[in-house]
Amino acid sequence: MENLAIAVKRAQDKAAIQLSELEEEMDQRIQAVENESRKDEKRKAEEALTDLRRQYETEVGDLQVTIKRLKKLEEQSRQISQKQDVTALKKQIHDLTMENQKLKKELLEAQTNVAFLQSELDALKSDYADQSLNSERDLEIIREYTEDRSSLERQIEILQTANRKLHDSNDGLRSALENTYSKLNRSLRINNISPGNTISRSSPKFNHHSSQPLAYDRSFHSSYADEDCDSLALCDPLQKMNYEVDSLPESCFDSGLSTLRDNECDSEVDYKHQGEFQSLHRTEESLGGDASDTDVPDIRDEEAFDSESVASVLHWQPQGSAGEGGTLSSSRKPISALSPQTDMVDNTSKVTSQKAYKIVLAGDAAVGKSSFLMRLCKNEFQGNTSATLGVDFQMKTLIVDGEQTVLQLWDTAGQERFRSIAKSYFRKADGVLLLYDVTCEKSFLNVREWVDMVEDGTHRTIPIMLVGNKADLRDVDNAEKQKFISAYLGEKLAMTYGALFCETSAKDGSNVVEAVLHLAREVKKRTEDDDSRSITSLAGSTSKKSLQMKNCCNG
Ligand SMILES: Nc1nc2c(ncn2[C@@H]2O[C@H](COP(=O)(O)OP(=O)(O)OP(=O)(O)O)[C@@H](O)[C@H]2O)c(=O)[nH]1
Repeated sequence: MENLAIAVKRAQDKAAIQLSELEEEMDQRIQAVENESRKDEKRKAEEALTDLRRQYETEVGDLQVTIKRLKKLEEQSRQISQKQDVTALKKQIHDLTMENQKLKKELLEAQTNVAFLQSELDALKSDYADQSLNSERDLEIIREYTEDRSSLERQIEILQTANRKLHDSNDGLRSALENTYSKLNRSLRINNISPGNTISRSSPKFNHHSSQPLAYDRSFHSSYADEDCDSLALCDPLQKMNYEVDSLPESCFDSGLSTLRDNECDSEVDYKHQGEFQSLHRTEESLGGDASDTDVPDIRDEEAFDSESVASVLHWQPQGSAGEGGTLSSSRKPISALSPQTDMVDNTSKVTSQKAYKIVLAGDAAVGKSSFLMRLCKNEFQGNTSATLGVDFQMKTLIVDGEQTVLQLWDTAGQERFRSIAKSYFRKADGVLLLYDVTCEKSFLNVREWVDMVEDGTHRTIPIMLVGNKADLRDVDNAEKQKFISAYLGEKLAMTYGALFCETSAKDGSNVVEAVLHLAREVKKRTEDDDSRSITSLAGSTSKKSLQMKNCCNG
């Protein structure tokens, strides 16, 4: 057993030795195989690597050759294109430069043309402006002329009516006279009076009557009134006239476009035909007889023409008026308010070359416009004046602020029916003397209406002097407890309209000249301001034009 165990042990040891030898051999063989395969792989890899390297090197060589070729080509192409471009560009640049120059030239020409056209346009514009201004002015003048013409026509119509009535009256009177003479002759013949005593048409006695305005001979009327009742009935207005003629002032400087009136506020209703007759008579006195006193020189504007044409319409010559005027002038008494030596200058020669400021007297009927004007120009007062028909005018020269100033004073009729005529005179007026009667509330209340009329009639704001006339009546003992318009109220109203104010009395002459002087001063100031403004605007437009011309030339 022991042997067996020893033999097994021995066999085990021997198997172990053999196993380890086999293991060793296996390891060696594996290692050898591994080495071999590694070597093989390495060799293979090296071979592949060498192949790849070779391939890469070949490709790189190829690429390098290609690059070189490309570079060469590129260089070649670049050289070629550069040469072509430069010439083409140069050509293009040249063309463009030429075109640019051409365009510049054209632009310059166009600019010059534009400048020329601009200047022509400016010239045309200024021409157009001038022409439109001229045409506007012409239109204005035409309109003024038309209005003046229509107002003149209205006046002429009034005068013609008056003239017609006058002729009718004359005819009536003449026939009445003739009837009277024939009756007288007949009665003389019946009474066996010798023909030598008959009053013939050519006898001095008859001439004496005929040399006087027949209608005015009150004694004549009274002596034959009874006999001539029937014949005088033909000229009814004349009968009334015969009575009223006596109450007429001998000489009145009024235009004579006037009618007799009561001393009431508004005597409009009292307008009678005979008044027109008398007014014609007095117009002749005013336009003819007053020339020495009122400085009616050659008036250049249309108002002057107005009065001339009015005068020319009045062909009827009343006889004996010159003589009457003469007696009246001797009875003039200057009052303190009017001192011709200091305040007023009647200088005809100078007047003609001076601007005459147009002052219009306005206000209700019978407020004393004509009396005011008479006081101012003639230093007279007539207690019983007649209503103005249409308009009357006077010239007066005053020293305003040491300067000789000519005033053209237009006395408008206050009666309602002459309003349109009065209104047409406001248009050219430089100032307005707006009168009311301090004893007549209605005339004061109507001031508003007059101011509206002035504003309607004028295109610009003109100075207005609100005058409360007949202030002397306040001092008189007032038996009838008459209501007066206070100076405070007048002043307040004037302030509302931005007008000047003063209270006057044409009767005693207080404040008459002062009022006119004050207004004249304002009118002068306003006119001078307007003139300087128009000169400035003219100068402004001229310099603007020259500047435009300059700019145009520079541009
Ligand atoms: N007491 C007094 N009476 C005056 C004054 N002014 C005018 N009168 C009288 O008032 C009346 C009317 O005067 P006019 O001068 O004719 O009035 P008018 O405003 O011209 O009237 P129209 O021509 O109808 O617009 C006349 O009887 C004048 O004598 C004055 O200051 N005092």
